[in-house]
Amino acid sequence: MTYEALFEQILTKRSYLCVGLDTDIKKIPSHLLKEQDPIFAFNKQIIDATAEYCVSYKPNIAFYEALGAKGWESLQKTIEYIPKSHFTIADAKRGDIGNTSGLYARTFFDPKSSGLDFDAVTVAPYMGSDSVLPFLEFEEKWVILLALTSNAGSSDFQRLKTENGALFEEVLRISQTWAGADRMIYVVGATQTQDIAHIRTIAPAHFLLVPGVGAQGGNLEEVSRFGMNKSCGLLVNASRSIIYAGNGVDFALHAGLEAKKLQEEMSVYLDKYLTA
Ligand SMILES: O=c1ccn([C@@H]2O[C@H](COP(=O)(O)O)[C@@H](O)[C@H]2O)c(=O)[nH]1
Repeated sequence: MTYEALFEQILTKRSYLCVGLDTDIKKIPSHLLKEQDPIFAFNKQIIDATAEYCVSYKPNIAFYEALGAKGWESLQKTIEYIPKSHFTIADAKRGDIGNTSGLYARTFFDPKSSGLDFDAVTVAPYMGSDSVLPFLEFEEKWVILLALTSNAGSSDFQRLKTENGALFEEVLRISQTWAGADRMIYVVGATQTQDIAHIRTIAPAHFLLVPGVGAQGGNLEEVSRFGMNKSCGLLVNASRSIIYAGNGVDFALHAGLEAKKLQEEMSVYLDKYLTA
C-alpha cells in the first residue's frame, strides 16, 4: 500500500486505528477452544466486527510463533482473511546481519516463500543500515523502525545522550538517509507524548505507529494533538483493550463497540488537528 492510499483510507474511514491481533490461546473465550483452529476462529470474528472502524491490523508475531507450526498456520489464514483495503503490520521486531535480515524480509513479504504477504514489518534499528536495508528491497513494502518505545525500559538505551541529542533522535535522523516517508514508519509509544511534538520536528512527514493506548494508559487526545500532520501521519494501535473487551459468546460485539468508540474519538481529532 502506498502512503497516499493509506491516507485515503484514513479519510474514508475517519479513523487511524490499528487493531492489534495479540491473540492469546489462554485468553480467548472458552467456547472457541472446540474449534479446529481457535486462534483463527477468534481473529475472524474480531476482524468482521472491527474492519469498518480501523485502517490497519497488527498481529504481534510472538503470539503465533509461541504455538509452533499451528500458530504460523493461524497467522497465514488471518492475513489472507484481512480485507486488502487494510494495512497489515507484522509486529516481529526483527533485524540481523544483512543475509539473515534478507530471510526475515522474505518471511513477511514474499508469499511464494512463506505464504505471508504483509505490508510492513517492525524492525529494531540497533544493528544499523545493513540490517534494515534488506527489508527495503521489497517494493511497496514498509519498514517500521523502533524509535521511542512505550515501555518503561525504553529510557535504558533509547534516551542515552549522544553529541546530537538522545539516541532515539539519532535513529530518526540517520534512518531517513535509508528511506523516505513513503517506505519508513517509526514506532513511538503513546506513553511518550511529551516527546511527540519534538519527534515531529525531526520527522515531519512520516507516519508514526503509536502503540500504548488502552491497556498501557496512553492518551489518544495528546497523541493526536502533538502527532498529527497534514496526512494524519498516525496509526494508533490498541490490542488488549479491543480484542478482550468481552469474554463471552458475544466477545466480537464488545470488540466492535470498543473499536467504534476509538474511531469516533479519532474522527473528532481529524477535524481538530489535521493540519492544512
Ligand atoms: O513500543 C512498543 C512497541 C510495540 N508494542 C506492541 O504493541 C502492542 C500493544 O498492545 P496493548 O495490548 O494495546 O498494550 C503489543 O503487541 C506490543 O508488543 C508496544 O506495546 N510498545
